[in-house]
Amino acid sequence: VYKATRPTVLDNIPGPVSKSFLLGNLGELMQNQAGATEFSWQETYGDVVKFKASFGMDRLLISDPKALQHILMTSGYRWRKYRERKELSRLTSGKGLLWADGNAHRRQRKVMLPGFGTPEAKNFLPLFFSCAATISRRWSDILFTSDNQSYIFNIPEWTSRATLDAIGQAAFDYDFGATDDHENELGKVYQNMLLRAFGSPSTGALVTLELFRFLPTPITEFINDHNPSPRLTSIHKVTKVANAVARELVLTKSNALLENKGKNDIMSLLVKANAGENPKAQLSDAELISQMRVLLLAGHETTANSLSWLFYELVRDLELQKKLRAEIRATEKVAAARGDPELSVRDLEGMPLLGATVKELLRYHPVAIHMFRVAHEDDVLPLSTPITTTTGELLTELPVPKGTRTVISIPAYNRNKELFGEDAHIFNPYRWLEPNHVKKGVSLGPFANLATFSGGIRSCIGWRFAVIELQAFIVELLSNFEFAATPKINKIRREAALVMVPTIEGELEKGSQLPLRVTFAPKGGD
Ligand code: HEM
Repeated sequence: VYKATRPTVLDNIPGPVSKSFLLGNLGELMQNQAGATEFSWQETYGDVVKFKASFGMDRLLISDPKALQHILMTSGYRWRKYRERKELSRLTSGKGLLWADGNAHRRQRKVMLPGFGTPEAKNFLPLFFSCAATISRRWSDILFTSDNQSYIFNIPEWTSRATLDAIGQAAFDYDFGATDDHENELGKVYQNMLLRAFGSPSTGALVTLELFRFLPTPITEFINDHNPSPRLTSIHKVTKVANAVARELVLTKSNALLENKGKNDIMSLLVKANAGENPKAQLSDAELISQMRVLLLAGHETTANSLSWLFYELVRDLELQKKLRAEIRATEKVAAARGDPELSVRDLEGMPLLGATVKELLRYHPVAIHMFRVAHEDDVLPLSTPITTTTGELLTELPVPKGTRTVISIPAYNRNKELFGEDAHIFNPYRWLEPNHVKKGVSLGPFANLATFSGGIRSCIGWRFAVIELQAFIVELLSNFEFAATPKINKIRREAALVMVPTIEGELEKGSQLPLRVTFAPKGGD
């Protein structure tokens, strides 16, 4: 109560009026469609917005480029994840990289990094093409036996299966067989996992999460490990199945390394890097097991949902779909004339419209929505745009006391009009091809200076992997198929379930949905 009511420097920062003492403005932020509330706050109050969390506590929603650069990069380890949010990471992926902070994070990340360089990501291109080709084969079989060779596929179901297969093989040399319907138990429990556990959070769930910050960590862990609510039960099941498989895989990889038969999947590289570390810095077996769950969590639904959002845009802009296909086909022709059955990374890099579309996809539909950071020391946030306080004072930087809690809005940063142009709220890949449409701005994210993959010391370790994977799937599927909207396209909702998932208004219980009509793309000229 003292903390909530004492005067602070944040009192005069503009922001919306609290809706209730119990939830503040959290309902608007967390229960509305992903991004919707923050876009309207950004328009009204700017890139730093003070809002209320539960019990009258202040919180800052931040999308200001310089402030983000400071929190994520310059001052990275002085801004930590919230304790209760770390607890969600523990539940979904154990005490691995997504959970760790400070020195533990530094140590874990060092061992993980060798698996995620540019050459490693590029080496996976043939594997991604092969996973995409499995969808093509399955879809072709279905289309051949369908009326007019046309069928409505629920796109996220397929992108989720194919990206699960891709991460399984690339990260662990493990075959989920999800696209081919040979699903094993691990594959099944990971489908729609985030939506089941975190989709449409109730008011009770949001308040409970806020209350967890006041409890000692062992107590929250105990409660969550024994709570029989359906949402938590589904997570407990994933944990049990995933830990069993991960334990076996770590053992297999360690034995293979001893026999000098190590492979090139990420987990083998991780086990190898770990063996080469000095014993104090080495990851324990439990930590190695957690990293596998981290990769499954961070590397699967992120890419799957990004891909689904791309097809959502391509059926709303058929001209773009056509132009992209033409670019892909022309490049495939050149590769075939060279005698290459498949495109290389260089071919992908030589396709300007594909590159621009992937950038725009990741700008406009950043599937990770928020990051939560609390100041571990008093700090001063630099600002790109000064704040005019409610008392009329102009602040060019914002002093924040230790304990200040911020919510970083990835969608709001990615719609910054100063950086991305006045049309930032429109999906327009061509902005990336026009000189001076996108401004340089302060350096932030590793890809196209977007916030989509975060930035700095905790930036997404798998971003290269994700970009190449997205390109491979787009090339394969667009080259072979045409996509068209169905009447449900106008009811698609950007559901916030830790990641942004397409669902249909009023049909949340059916899980992730984006039904699109698929036909064979005509061969030859476009
Ligand atoms: C479009 C796809 C992806 C997006 C948008 C994305 C986004 C992000 C974001 C925003 C973070 C920071 C989270 C935070 O600090 O709270 C992150 C971290 C991470 N990502 Fe990704 N990611 C994607 C794909 C991948 C892939 C394919 C992998 C692995 C193969 C991966 C592995 C990780 C890991 C291990 C972390 C934790 C890094 C750390 O804390 O040091 N991600 N990702």
